[in-house]
Amino acid sequence: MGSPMALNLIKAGCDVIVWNRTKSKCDPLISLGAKYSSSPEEVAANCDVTFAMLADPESAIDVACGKNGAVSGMGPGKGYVDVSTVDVATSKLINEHIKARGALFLEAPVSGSKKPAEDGQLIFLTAGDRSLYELVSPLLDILGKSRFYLGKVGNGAAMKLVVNMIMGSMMASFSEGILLSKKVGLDPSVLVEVVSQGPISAPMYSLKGPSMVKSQYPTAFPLKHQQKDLRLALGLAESVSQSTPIAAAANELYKVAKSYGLSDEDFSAVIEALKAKSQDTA
Ligand SMILES: NC(=O)C1=CN([C@@H]2O[C@H](COP(=O)(O)OP(=O)(O)OC[C@H]3O[C@@H](n4cnc5c(N)ncnc54)[C@H](OP(=O)(O)O)[C@@H]3O)[C@@H](O)[C@H]2O)C=CC1
Ligand SMILES: O=CC(=O)O
Repeated sequence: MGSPMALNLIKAGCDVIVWNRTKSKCDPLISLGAKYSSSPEEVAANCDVTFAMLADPESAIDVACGKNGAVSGMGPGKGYVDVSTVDVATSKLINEHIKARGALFLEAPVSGSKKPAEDGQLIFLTAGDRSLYELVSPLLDILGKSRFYLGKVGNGAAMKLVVNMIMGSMMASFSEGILLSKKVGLDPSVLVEVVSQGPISAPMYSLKGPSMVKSQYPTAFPLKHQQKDLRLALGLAESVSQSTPIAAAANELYKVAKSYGLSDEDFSAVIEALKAKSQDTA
């Protein structure tokens, strides 16, 4: 996600400095005009605004607050925009560290996948310093098609987790439908078509259904990240004693899929967990 977002900033004429743990992944961006810094600290020291797109809470904290982390390069007049999908506590922790340096913080997780990132069609779910939100809005408009400002730090993370909790459950349910249709002798491709034309249609079903029927899962949103988001959403629900039995059941399926080595496949590969289950009990 970070690569296509950085690429869109470069294409729009922004002065971009990049860092990634695996440096080779920066090479295409460098060849297109980005500069490279050797640590998150150096990026933050050299930029007015630093965007972070990390895998999970652990990496988001490490890259911001760890040794040679971005926090060390922050100071008054600078801003840190974390677009990773993390939990509320992580976002608040990073905010505190950034604030301690006299800089501004905005959490801005994105809804949308690899293709929307490439096409500059992401949806930003932002919260935190309003002045930083105003400052980076022109950049968010390069990267996305819409942006929401949701108030205090944590609200953006919470909104993103609720959205992805719904998405994970929808995909698990769709998977059950595909397999059930096949088992009762229907053509699952026709099911996908019927769903796409009716009241439960969703771009996600139309996009991923045809390849799921063929047992193909080209990665847009890695399954391990969907499971991470369900796990974090369940923690969020727990924190306010909200019952989420559907999401809890879906989370179990993604865990099974991970145990089958499908972590880096697209999250639609969750269907394989159900197939394996059917075979086990056959
Ligand atoms: N893919 C999607 O469709 C969407 C993803 N998201 C969210 O965006 C974030 C990124 O997703 P995506 O790009 O797909 O994930 P990837 O797994 O492709 O990329 C993860 C990034 O995090 C870095 N990273 C992981 N662990 C560490 C660590 N310990 N220290 C430093 N860097 C680390 C990786 O570096 P390295 O290259 O060295 O491994 C890589 O740059 C996730 O939070 C995800 O939930 C949100 C919306 C859509
Ligand atoms: O977080 C994933 C997405 O597709 O949005």
